[in-house]
Amino acid sequence: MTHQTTVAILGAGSMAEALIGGIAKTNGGKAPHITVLNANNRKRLNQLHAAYGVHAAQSYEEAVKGKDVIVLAIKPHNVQEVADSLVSLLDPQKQLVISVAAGIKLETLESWLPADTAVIRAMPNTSARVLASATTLSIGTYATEWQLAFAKTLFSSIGTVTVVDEQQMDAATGIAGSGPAYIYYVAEAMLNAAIAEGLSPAEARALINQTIGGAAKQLSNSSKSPKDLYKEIMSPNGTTEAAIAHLDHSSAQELFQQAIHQAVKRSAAIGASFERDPIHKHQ
Ligand SMILES: NC(=O)C1=CN([C@@H]2O[C@H](COP(=O)(O)OP(=O)(O)OC[C@H]3O[C@@H](n4cnc5c(N)ncnc54)[C@H](O)[C@@H]3O)[C@@H](O)[C@H]2O)C=CC1
Ligand SMILES: O=C(O)[C@@H]1CCC=N1
Repeated sequence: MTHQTTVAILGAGSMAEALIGGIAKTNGGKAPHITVLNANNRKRLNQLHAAYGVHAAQSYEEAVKGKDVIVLAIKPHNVQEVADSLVSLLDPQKQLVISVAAGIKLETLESWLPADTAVIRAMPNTSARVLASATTLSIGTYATEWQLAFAKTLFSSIGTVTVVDEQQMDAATGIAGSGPAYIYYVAEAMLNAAIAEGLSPAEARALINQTIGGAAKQLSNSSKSPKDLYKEIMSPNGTTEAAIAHLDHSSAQELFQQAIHQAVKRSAAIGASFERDPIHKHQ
């Protein structure tokens, strides 16, 4: 394509805003080549228009017509109704559909869309907003290598991209799609603890942000394992050892692993609940 690739985002929620915010950041703060459509919430679209210069569409037709890429950023249970609305509008020869919906399988999406539609499944996370998403991609039956390369370029502009077999998407969702929430959850516990121990909320927040940011940098920059890194902080009979001993005594690691397994299982269950219905396939 010689023109700037045009993108329609269907759904204007948290993930859409993280994507738009990230893409806008790479383009001087604005993303006028992105068109956004949302269900029944004009105010939300107006906010996104004011913040990022996106075009707010009024209809599926306006949103989708002539766009190179259509991103489905709606909840999994809304994907089929949106796909149904797209059937008469999509040009499978020209347009690529990228779904960020958790769980929904490529085969299912392909069965809901016109025959031979190029589909790519993506699992970004909300750190896209600060150009730090860890996105995984899986390629559908009809998407070309060129379209995959395009998707890689798009998501690389807002963080890292890993292409995986679709079977790994549930795991990637539990680890990276949901992942930022686990860190915020730990941050919340640290914040509550800090305030209970007498720090002001502002002091606590500043210390916690820097501590988590610093630890993330160490993880990225060091070849040491997470265990080696926390062992370095534990002086014998010191403060860290007291804290980690308490976490170990409460099986916190196992609890965390079980929690992530719940997320992975949920992604698989969402996928299974929308498994392809052959009768529904569009010709
Ligand atoms: N929030 C996150 O961190 C991540 C979310 N995802 C996936 O992204 C998708 C969206 O998630 P969120 O943004 O969190 O949800 P959200 O609820 O914040 O946003 C969904 C948006 O879709 C709109 N919508 C609903 N039906 C519609 C329709 N028929 N046409 C147009 N717009 C419609 C809603 O009004 C809402 O603004 C989900 O499928 C989720 O699995 C993937 C990775 C991370
Ligand atoms: O919680 C969810 O279902 C979505 C998918 C990954 C992150 N948020």
